[in-house]
Amino acid sequence: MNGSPCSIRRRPPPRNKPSNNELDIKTFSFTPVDEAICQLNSHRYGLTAEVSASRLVEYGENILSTKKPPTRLMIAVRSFCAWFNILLLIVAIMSAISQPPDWSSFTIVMITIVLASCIQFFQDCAGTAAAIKLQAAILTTVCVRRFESAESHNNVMIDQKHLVPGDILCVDPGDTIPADCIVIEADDLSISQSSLTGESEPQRKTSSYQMGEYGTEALELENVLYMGTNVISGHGVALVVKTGDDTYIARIMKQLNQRQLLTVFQRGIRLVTWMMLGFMVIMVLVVIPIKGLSTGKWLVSLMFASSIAAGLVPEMLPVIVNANQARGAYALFKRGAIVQRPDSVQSLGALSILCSDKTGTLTNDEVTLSHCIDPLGNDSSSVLLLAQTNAMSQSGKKNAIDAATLTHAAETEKMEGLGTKIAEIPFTFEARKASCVTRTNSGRMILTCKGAFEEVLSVCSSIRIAGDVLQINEKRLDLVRRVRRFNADGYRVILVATRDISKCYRDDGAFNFQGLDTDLTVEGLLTFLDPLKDDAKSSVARLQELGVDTRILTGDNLGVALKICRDLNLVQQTDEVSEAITGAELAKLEDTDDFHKTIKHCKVFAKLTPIQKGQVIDSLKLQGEVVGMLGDGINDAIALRKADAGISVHTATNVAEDSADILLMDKNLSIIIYCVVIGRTTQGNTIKYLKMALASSFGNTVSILASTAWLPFSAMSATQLLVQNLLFDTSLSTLPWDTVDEEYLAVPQPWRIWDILRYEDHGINTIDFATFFLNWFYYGLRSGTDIGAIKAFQSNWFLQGILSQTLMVHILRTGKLPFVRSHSARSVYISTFLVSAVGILIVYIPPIANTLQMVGPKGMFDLILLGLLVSFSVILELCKMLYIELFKRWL
Ligand SMILES: Nc1ncnc2c1ncn2[C@@H]1O[C@H](COP(=O)(O)OP(=O)(O)OP(=O)(O)O)[C@@H](O)[C@H]1O
Ligand SMILES: [Mg+2]
Repeated sequence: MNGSPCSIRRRPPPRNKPSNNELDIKTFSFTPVDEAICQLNSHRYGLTAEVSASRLVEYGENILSTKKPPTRLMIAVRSFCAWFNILLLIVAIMSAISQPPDWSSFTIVMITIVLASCIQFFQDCAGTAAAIKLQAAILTTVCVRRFESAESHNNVMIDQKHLVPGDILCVDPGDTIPADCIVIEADDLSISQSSLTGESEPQRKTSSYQMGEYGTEALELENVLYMGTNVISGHGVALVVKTGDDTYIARIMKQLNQRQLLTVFQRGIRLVTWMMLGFMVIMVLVVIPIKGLSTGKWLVSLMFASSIAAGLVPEMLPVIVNANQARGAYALFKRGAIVQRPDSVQSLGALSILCSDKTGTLTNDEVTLSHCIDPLGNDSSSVLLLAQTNAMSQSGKKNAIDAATLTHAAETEKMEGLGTKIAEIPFTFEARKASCVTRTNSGRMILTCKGAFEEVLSVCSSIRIAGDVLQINEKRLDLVRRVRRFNADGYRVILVATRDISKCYRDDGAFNFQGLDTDLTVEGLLTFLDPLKDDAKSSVARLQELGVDTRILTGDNLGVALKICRDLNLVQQTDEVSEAITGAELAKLEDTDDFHKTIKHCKVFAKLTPIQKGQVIDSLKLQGEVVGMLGDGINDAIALRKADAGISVHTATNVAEDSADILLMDKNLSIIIYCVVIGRTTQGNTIKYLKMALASSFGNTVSILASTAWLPFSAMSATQLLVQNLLFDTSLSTLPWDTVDEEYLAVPQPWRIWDILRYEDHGINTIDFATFFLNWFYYGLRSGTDIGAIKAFQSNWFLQGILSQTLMVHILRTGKLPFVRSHSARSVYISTFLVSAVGILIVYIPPIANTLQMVGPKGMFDLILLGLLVSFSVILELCKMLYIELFKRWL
């Protein structure tokens, strides 16, 4: 293509860069196809490789910036500008400008900011590196035409990132549309726009340009394909009009980013954060007037309150919650599961029902053709020939059944005698059949239909027995019985039928083949076998032990589905199974009270349409279940999207891969069990952290308020409190690596935010008050003017605070007896030991103690403290037992 391949010559020579940004998709939609191609300086046969390369430089890669990994600079800015940090920074500035300046507070607040930001930064960088690796692992290619000459073109596969405006794209079932396009050729093209609209019903797309009003809804434009939507059936050729951030979905995503839709988990985290900030605000509001009124120094009181507030800012909360998810995702990655949406790790932990497709997920995905017989049960090569004709004629990627039909070795050499393909009526998951029309050597036009037994039989009126065409009525029962027997043995049966349409065919180029697949003659049957995976039965049983129910959602017929379920021990071995239903029966129940009840009760759903698969997931979710969906087909995409955790395999169709939250690199089913266990561990560790952070924050608030009201001096200086909280947060930073009790892993763990918020105290303040009383009554530390007494009071509380909080970590992390019946991970032991040691050293090493206005404890305080800590553990343990008794669970 030198210059332009545009086929319209009358126009002025087109500019190399099409006026893409000036023209929106609607304008293209209202333009005749050839003109649209011309406006984009393209050709029906595509761009040349050189033009495509130069446009790539001009337009940039076809990636949404929302999906582009952020640069290190962006991560750094985000980590340092987190609003907790801004809050802390205000406190630091206030400390620095106060009279006299409180430099130790300032330094500690700054250390806190730097520490939290650095951890966040390194964590985000690691996450981004993983995301880049992941993007590289999932290379998505698309098929485009490459211009060769005005008479010919080549179809080549290119990386979808390299798509440019003007490219001519070929799409087939299972493809995700990679850019905004105008349809220029369509063959029964049906597109699901559910990723944009949530609407499950597929929309028919044609190449006829729109004559409608300019006000027509963008998504209703019949000749426009939007990035991110999926081809459900049929084939199409389209002109790429907008790529990357110019696309419709990019606009929607920007809006979505502005109004972030939060998951239940994110809402929970937000609630906990607000609650902790709430404690902080209450404390400030109470402390200022008390201090102000008692001392008369309002500015000093404000300073004091705000620096104490800094100690209560939950700055490590997002860091630890993210670290937890990242750890879960990394553990799964090492075992061959790629987490595409981090939150789904939490959903895995809560999973109570796993819905699964049959082929390729529970079975080996090695579909082989077993029988090819005529209606009497004799082997028949002519039936195979018809089936192969049909399979050959299906354009695009062949599905498992077509592939198995075509690779059936013995007959492939006979393929020549099949005649020429005239047309095809593509496979749809609703019709469950595919047809083609061929012109035989003798000039006859034969329509060959193959598909699910019931669906094809319903459009047959005759049957070929030993060469004679008979009315089907008498033979129908024999045929049905034969098929039932096959199904009961686990064979999937495909019926092959034909019709001679020579008489009704008109060779006028616009002849419509739709509706001709009726009044057919049964030619014979094909049976296919796809054995269960070796580990399917044990995996389903293990999931059951873990409290996750398995349900089968298949488009296949009930007989085969039941056989599989019996082999998996999902239903009884008897003939009558009440836990199975077909899509047709389910459709009748829609809008009745029994609809949801039936879905909850049934284990096997056969002959479901893609929309019904989604309905089952919706209904289960509505009934309080946390639902996972395991699937790999085009027909599973809606369900995958609707599920709390959509799981697919990396060999799946593009649309299934795109819709899934987790991609399995390995087809092994046991990985799902690992996913569930890791999900629960992540959930458990997140909840542990939130409980501890809340408990400590609540405990500190109550103790500070009480001491402010009671004592003539501060029970702990703001600087000391900051140091203590920094140490405590550091000790919690190893929690994502902690072990979780077996009992917790044994059952689904839904996200119960109110459980976390219900009871924060756990007897934590008892030890604080004991220390206060001890200081006041036993050591007589009461004077607000005696600096030595104040230092001693503060040091005692500081030491007790840090030791009791690190001890609390081990008691609250388990519902069982700590150290004896449940052990923390080694990293948690080490971190709490180190933090306690640092706490002790701070108080006992004079130079450090002096800097923080503390003195080493005297008067056997260390021994008394030991006694206090033992009693504190007993009280905490008793409170925990009482809580478990009342609410029947701990974490
Ligand atoms: N290429 C094809 N030609 C004709 N009929 C087909 C073809 N592929 C599938 N069918 C029919 O359509 C039915 C549903 O399709 P399919 O098996 O892909 O659904 P599914 O829900 O993905 O099933 P599974 O649970 O086995 O994965 C099949 O049972 C089969 O009868
Ligand atoms: Mg399938």
